[in-house]
Amino acid sequence: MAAQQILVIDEGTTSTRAMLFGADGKLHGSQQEELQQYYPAPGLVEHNAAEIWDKTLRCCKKMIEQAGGAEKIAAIGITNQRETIVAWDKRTGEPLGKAIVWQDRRTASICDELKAKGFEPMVQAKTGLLLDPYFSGSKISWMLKNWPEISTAGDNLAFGTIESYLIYRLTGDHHITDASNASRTMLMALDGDDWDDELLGLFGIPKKALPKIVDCAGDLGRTSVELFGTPIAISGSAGDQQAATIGQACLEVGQTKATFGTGAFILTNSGETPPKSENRLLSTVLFQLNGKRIYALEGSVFVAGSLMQWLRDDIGMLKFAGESEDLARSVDETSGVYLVPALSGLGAPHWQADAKATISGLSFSSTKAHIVRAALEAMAYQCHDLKTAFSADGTDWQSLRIDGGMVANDWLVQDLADILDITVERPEFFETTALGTAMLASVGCGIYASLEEASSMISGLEEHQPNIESSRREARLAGWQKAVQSVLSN
Ligand SMILES: Nc1ncnc2c1ncn2[C@@H]1O[C@H](COP(=O)(O)OP(=O)(O)O)[C@@H](O)[C@H]1O
Ligand SMILES: O=P(O)(O)OC[C@H](O)CO
Repeated sequence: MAAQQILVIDEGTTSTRAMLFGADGKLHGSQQEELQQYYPAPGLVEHNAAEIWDKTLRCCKKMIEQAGGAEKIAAIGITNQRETIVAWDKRTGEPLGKAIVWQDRRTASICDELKAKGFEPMVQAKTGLLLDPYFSGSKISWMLKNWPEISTAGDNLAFGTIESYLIYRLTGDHHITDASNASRTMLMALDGDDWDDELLGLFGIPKKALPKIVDCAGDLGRTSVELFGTPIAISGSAGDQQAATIGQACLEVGQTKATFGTGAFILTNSGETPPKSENRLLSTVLFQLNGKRIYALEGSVFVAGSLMQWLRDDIGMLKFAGESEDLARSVDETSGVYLVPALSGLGAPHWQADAKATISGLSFSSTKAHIVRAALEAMAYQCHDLKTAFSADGTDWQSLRIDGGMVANDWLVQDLADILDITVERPEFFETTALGTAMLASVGCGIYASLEEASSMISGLEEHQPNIESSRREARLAGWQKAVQSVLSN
């Protein structure tokens, strides 16, 4: 069993983690380092890819030491914050400029211009995405126009999402990206094996700077010998939301998961045909194995746990994120206070890059507890808006499997069940993103023959049932709709 350990690199928006799993899905160890967030101006969010690499390497080395050496690791799986884009020099692997993070809104004007010229229907039909600064294409375009170290790099220039960068650094020369991550760039058609020439032309991006698109599991390269002594096979790779969908065993059409990390992302397995949304949801690659793709319908909410971090670090209302639970319980209701967390615009289903957050319904009797409770309530409301959009697209959630750092908050979990009016299922082991990646890597290195077999790695679920009067639910939702409408420009 020892030689069958899987090392997972989970590169979230806020932290780098390396985790060691047994082939039975048991967690053997975990190492985590926080990532510095750079906010150079309103709406701009950057990361330092060199810091990401250094911290990843350090966390991996600690886990490999704990495992008893690189020869005890059967394979590495990588999962990552998606859309965030980095440019680097192919000769050294050193980043060129900062990475532009998925939350960054600097390319809103590029997207607006393309929308005004009527390109959105073509982009949506090909990629399943909407013309929003969230995706990588406009970020690459902006980097090429504004950062001379990138525009002058010529044949040495490489672009990639974070997993692509880490694979390049780990192997020293493999410039690849898996299809789930590629589907978030806006540069690949959902049914295309390669980058789409029309989309590359639209954003002015040279194909030679982009990685090769590959499967999410299989032979994805080996680590350079100088890193860990013995080379380790890399055999799994997927965007973090896709990995969580796998780790929640949503392997059948219609099964749905919601992850509450920095943002909240809800994905429903749509099977072998890309879903077509009429309600501003996204169509995306869930995974690709042996060249065959499985797709998902996605609702992306930009602000979830980051709201707790903002209340803690910038507003000083919380000492730690978990304190929000005690504060929410300390009052019976918000007394009419609503918080619309449009701190980096609004994602699905509204897609308004310039929307601004509001706190409404305040009076002298409002306290910190009301505001914090309103912040937590906003999670269930945002999810409810997506439930309505999914339903209008023909996908009714029978139940919802939840995960991510925020679901440690029991009050939030019950509020989700109450507002969504369905059974909410929380796994005993919350780290489903890492677990799904371990499942992919296990399949990729041959420990299991399929994801269905690998789902024996998954632990049990705990169910939460709705427990609220429907009149109260309706009244709360009506108040939310008013609050949300007030931040929308039309
Ligand atoms: N008990 C809690 N209540 C509310 N939010 C929490 C709680 N614990 C953690 N969080 C939030 O969860 C987020 C971390 O979740 P995680 O899944 O690790 O994020 P990511 O993968 O995006 O970096 C943080 O934004 C944090 O504020
Ligand atoms: O950092 P997370 O886990 O909230 O994930 C970020 C998403 O991948 C962005 O699309």
